[in-house]
Amino acid sequence: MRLVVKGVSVKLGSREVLKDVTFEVGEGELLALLGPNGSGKTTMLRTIFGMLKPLKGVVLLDGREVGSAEEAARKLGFLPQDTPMTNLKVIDVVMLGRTPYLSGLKRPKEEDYRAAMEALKEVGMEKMADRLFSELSGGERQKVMLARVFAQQPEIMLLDEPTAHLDIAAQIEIMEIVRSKVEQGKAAIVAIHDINLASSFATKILMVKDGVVVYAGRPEDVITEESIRDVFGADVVVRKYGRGVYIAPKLKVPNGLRRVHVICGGGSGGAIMHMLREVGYKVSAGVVNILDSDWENAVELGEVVDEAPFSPISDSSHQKNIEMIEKSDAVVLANLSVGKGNYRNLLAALHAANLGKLVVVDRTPFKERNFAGKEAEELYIKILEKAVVVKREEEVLDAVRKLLG
Ligand SMILES: Nc1ncnc2c1ncn2[C@@H]1O[C@H](COP(=O)(O)OP(=O)(O)OP(=O)(O)O)[C@@H](O)[C@H]1O
Repeated sequence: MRLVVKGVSVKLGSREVLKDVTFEVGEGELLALLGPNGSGKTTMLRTIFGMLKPLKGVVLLDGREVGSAEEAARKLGFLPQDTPMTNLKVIDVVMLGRTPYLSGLKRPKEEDYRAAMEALKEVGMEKMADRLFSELSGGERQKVMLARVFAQQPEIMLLDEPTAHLDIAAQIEIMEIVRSKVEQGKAAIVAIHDINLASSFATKILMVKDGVVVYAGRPEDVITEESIRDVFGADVVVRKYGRGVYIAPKLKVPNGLRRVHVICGGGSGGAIMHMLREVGYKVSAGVVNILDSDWENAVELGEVVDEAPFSPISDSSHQKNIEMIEKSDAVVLANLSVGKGNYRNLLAALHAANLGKLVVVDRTPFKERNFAGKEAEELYIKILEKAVVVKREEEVLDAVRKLLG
């Protein structure tokens, strides 16, 4: 089944809340609607479901405008943002999803009951079938409301923040269920605030700002630092791996702060970077491999010279590391392990030592963490001769302060 939204504008009160919205969604597609509060996501879903009449434009299902509310309910399943309060039992709430299928007498049959129980099972709530809906937690109610949509077996699911109130495991679980239904030939339009969750599960993203679709396409094309700044007014770092994208908040760093560069890897620099950042230094790291835990910390806390996952330090990364060292006020060589791949980090550290701005954390005997042979050992000895050497990470802060005078 194909849903086409064409030139749709919607007015609520005196305000045009949706403006000339056009997009399509079909079998096997999971479309995420992203946009700030009040941008028009709920209005879009309610308009598609037929609860609001467009001022202009049309909503077509397989080329036809949807007729009656019952016809809509057999093809479209809508999960509202707010769960209603009711004294019904859980199973009866889910059974409401079967209403479009009930015959003239409107009496549920065995198969309706089975579909409702199956849907409850899908959200892991079958044991709560006889509980009162009003006595459930917010997250449990959310799962029951989703089960109601699933019991309806719609061709296109319209889900308004289906993961709100849910813990992280339940968020993933619910999105996986929606995805598996989509993979079985259904479609879903999901209004969602978690950009990382959206980019993990959506096949397509629509970014809405003030009722206008401003970006549309595959997550890896649409989710960029520019689009997030433009639509949400937020500063984030966007990283891509393979087909996936991931965003993290960018911390605001005031100008004029002293800069400390940390040569690290394998988690040796995380605590140091946090410590330095907390007391107000500008922090950078290098060279670290993408996906290394030090890389994640550095991305969150400051700048990073990175290298492809599991790859040796290239000429250009080494060069950038040297440039970073030159513009830093102090440099820390963390208690990192050295192999052939990151040997050049020692060369970079020697450069910092020669400039008189290196602090070395020498916690574990170098022999135990050197996998790059004799050459690395000799280099390390040279570095120690010209650096301020501390034995523990906790001493770095004092050493850096002394170095900077
Ligand atoms: N009945 C109404 N009359 C006038 N304006 C309305 C009405 N309902 C909603 N609006 C306005 O329409 C705009 C879009 O609201 P909508 O609920 O679609 O946003 P949303 O993107 O779903 O927001 P959120 O992320 O907060 O759920 C908002 O500015 C809202 O104040």
